[in-house]
Amino acid sequence: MECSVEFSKRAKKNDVSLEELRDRLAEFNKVRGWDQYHSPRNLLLALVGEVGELSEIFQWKGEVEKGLPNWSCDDKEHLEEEISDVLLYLVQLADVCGLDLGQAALSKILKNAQKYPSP
Ligand SMILES: Nc1ccn([C@H]2C[C@H](O)[C@@H](COP(=O)(O)OP(=O)(O)OP(=O)(O)O)O2)c(=O)n1
Repeated sequence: MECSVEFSKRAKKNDVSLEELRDRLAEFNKVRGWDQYHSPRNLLLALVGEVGELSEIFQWKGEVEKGLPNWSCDDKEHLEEEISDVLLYLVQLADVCGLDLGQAALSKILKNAQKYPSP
């Protein structure tokens, strides 16, 4: 089935940095006066809630093939939305905690490589 949105191509159009997401979210929240609600704890709870919504998409589907070849366009679009919600709350959580998420994640990959050396 052809989806109106071509998922794989759209993803390659341009690279989106974590910094850009952080800045756009900060602006989005500022104009709405939402900073007052975005404490670390509230953002963590929102993140966990969105992880639950993401899990629901896979719930009862059984094992899913990589690339989701048998999923409908609607299901893929729903997945895009929920997986984005998880990322957007994670980016905001890191921001209000004063962390550089990109650098922290890179450092963690290096630590993982030391802990689990390649055979
Ligand atoms: N106080 C808020 C409320 C929303 N959002 C942003 C982050 C998420 O990307 C999205 C979450 O919005 P909803 O709470 O409306 O959740 P859903 O989009 O999942 O809608 P629904 O739960 O109805 O499926 O909006 C935010 O940053 N801060």
